[in-house]
Amino acid sequence: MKVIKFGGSSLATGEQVAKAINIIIADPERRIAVLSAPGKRFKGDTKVTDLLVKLAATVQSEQDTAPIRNEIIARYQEIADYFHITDDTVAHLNQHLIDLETASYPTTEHLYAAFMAQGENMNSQLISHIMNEQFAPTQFVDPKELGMVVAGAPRASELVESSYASIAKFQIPDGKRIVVPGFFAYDKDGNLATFARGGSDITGSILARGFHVDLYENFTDVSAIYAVDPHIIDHPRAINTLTYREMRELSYSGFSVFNDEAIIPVIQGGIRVNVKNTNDPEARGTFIAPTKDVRHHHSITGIAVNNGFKALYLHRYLLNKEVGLTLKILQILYKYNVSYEHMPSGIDDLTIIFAKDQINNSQVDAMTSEIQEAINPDQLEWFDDFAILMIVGEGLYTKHDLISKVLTRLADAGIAPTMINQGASRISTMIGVASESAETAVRVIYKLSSEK
Ligand SMILES: Nc1ncnc2c1ncn2[C@@H]1O[C@H](COP(=O)(O)OP(=O)(O)O)[C@@H](O)[C@H]1O
Ligand SMILES: N[C@@H](CC(=O)OP(=O)(O)O)C(=O)O
Repeated sequence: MKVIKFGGSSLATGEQVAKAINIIIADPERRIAVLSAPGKRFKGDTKVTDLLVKLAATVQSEQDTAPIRNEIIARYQEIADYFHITDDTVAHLNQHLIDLETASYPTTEHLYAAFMAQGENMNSQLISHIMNEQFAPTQFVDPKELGMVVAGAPRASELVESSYASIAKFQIPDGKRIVVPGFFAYDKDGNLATFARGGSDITGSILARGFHVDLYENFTDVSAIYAVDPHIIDHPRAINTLTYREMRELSYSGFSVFNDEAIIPVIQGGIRVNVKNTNDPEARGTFIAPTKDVRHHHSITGIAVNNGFKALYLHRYLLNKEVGLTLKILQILYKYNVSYEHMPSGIDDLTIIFAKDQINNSQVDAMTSEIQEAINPDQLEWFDDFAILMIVGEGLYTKHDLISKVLTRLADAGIAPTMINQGASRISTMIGVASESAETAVRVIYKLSSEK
């Protein structure tokens, strides 16, 4: 049995949905389909999930919701029209959104989560209806029926471990396929909560582990995972197979093609993932697999870049000698509810790297003055546009000269790294650079990685 997940790019129009349905029914092992919300139809288009964020904001500010709600419903109507659906399915979806507008929510975050979940929820209801009417016996299954319970922040929730046992108990009706909406589940009190953005991949992984499937097929709009984001380099080298931990490092660092949190359930379940293209389903795609199954042809498997960081640099002599200094800093972060990504340090220097979307200006101001007071550093400086390059490969730690070659090539390109972190993970090297040099740095390292 297989879990098959389609991303928003694969479900953006009726034509795309038809391709997805044909792929699902082409293989009797594809019994569990996980669907995203309709994504972008063309460059510059807006994903339904982003329209739902707008709708939630409009509800929250008590303004007229009809225009944005109509825009959302039009996306589903477009899909329904393609399949000549004339019944009241879309009208029900519209009414469902109207009902949500008058419901009450424990917090504003819960309100946002409840609306954002509807992209997947409504798409899965509509598509399972189309499949069942026109293609093959299919049943919509809500995450609640599977016993998927989540905890934590309403828009970045995590599955409660005991959910896996509930999923395993679910009986898929004989001769039927099930369609499960991705991206959301419910907390223990029954409130809707979503995973982090891009989280339909996570639902796919959870179900792959829960149902102990043989393969998790993840359909998207590229024919492979490439060694570099294809937005940066045209036609980069395709990766045949990569290991779970390589994928985790690369997706965390910018390979948006597979969500970084989605790797964890498949590692725990030992399930292989096959990333494939809805527009080119015959292409082999890329496998993500346990280390023992992967043969490496290149010492660098992939190079990712993420521009979304800011960094706080602190300098004070004898920083290393003071007991409890890091604790003081971390307590200040804790007080302002800020998480950090990395904290490389030297004898007199410390850099704390934050994801930009996890920290706002007022937190920066408040933390700066408290750190100033508590630590009294000789230098305190914020770098607002900080990029991190991640060079990843299982074979990296055997290549003793690689880092010196990388640094020489960067120097030749006039790029000075602001931070290097090698060793924490034996399979990756992290290099901090100013955002404006990040893409050039990727190109330079990719060229090096392609040389024999
Ligand atoms: N290394 C990479 N290999 C392939 N695609 C990548 C890579 N890095 C980033 N991407 C981007 O990921 C996109 C697919 O992810 P996403 O847009 O989330 O798809 P979906 O809508 O299927 O969830 C690709 O279109 C590509 O632009
Ligand atoms: N629709 C959600 C979840 C998701 O996974 O979407 P996609 O499959 O289009 O990346 C989002 O936009 O975040």
